[in-house]
Amino acid sequence: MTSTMPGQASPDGAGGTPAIRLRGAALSFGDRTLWEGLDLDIMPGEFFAVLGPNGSGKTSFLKVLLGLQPLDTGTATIAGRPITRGSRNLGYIPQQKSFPPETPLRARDLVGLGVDGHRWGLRMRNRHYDETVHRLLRDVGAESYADAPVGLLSGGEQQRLRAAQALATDPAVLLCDEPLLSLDLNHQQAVSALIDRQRREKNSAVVFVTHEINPVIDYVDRVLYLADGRFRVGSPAEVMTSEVLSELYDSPVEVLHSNGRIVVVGLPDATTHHHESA
Ligand SMILES: Nc1ncnc2c1ncn2[C@@H]1O[C@H](COP(=O)(O)OP(=O)(O)OP(=O)(O)O)[C@@H](O)[C@H]1O
Repeated sequence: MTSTMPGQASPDGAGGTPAIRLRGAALSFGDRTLWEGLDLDIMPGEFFAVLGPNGSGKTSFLKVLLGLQPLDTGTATIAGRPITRGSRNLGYIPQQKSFPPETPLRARDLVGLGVDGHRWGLRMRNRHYDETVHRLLRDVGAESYADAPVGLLSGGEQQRLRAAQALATDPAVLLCDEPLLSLDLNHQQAVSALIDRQRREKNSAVVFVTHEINPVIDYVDRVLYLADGRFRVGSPAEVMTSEVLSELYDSPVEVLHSNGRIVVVGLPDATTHHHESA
């Protein structure tokens, strides 16, 4: 069973080409359906959060947009065109994995790959390259470790470099998979503000996968909430309610509001992680 808020296809019914469009999208693994009948337009400049418990399909949703995971049925386009892998239109902050200690890259080289990594052969590193890398390192507060080998940096320091790298091309669509994991509160705020600035100043559409909406609650325009093969799309005020989440989880869930934060009480444990036995 799936459900959406009325009129969810586009946030304000505005015209123009959506940054991302899904029509009749469905994805299953074995007899487990992650979602079906998903119709969605994400507009340029929109901050779109994807929420849901472990295993509900958040990363799989990003993989579809990255061209790494075909849909079972339906279509997906980016800027009106079919999705291709490795597009310069896409920036991607992957779910965190540490670089091995011996990785032969300095922090500034990693960010630099976002600037010119698409070019083969001899790289002409000019002033534009140097200035862009410097600006990106500064934006994520990484100047002090710019020359350190990436494999020796902490998880949070590495994550800030990934954010800088993903922003290097001013992508039309910025896909973020739990980008705030292992960041302290200051850097959570710095990185989420940076992502917000990207969509405001450059009109990038942001798709932001997260377990926790509160760090970005002030930025989020709409939410896709996935749970147990069901979904809801709408503004945080429409989706983050006791009624909607209880229906999605098929179990009583209470949503409390406190000082602008959302507290969800009574989430069932691992509701969606019933792997089919092989
Ligand atoms: N290629 C695949 N083949 C089979 N099953 C898969 C594949 N990719 C994902 N799955 C399954 O689909 C479900 C959704 O996985 P996904 O990684 O999208 O969840 P998620 O919501 O991102 O979870 P988490 O919050 O734990 O990161 C999981 O049960 C996973 O095991």
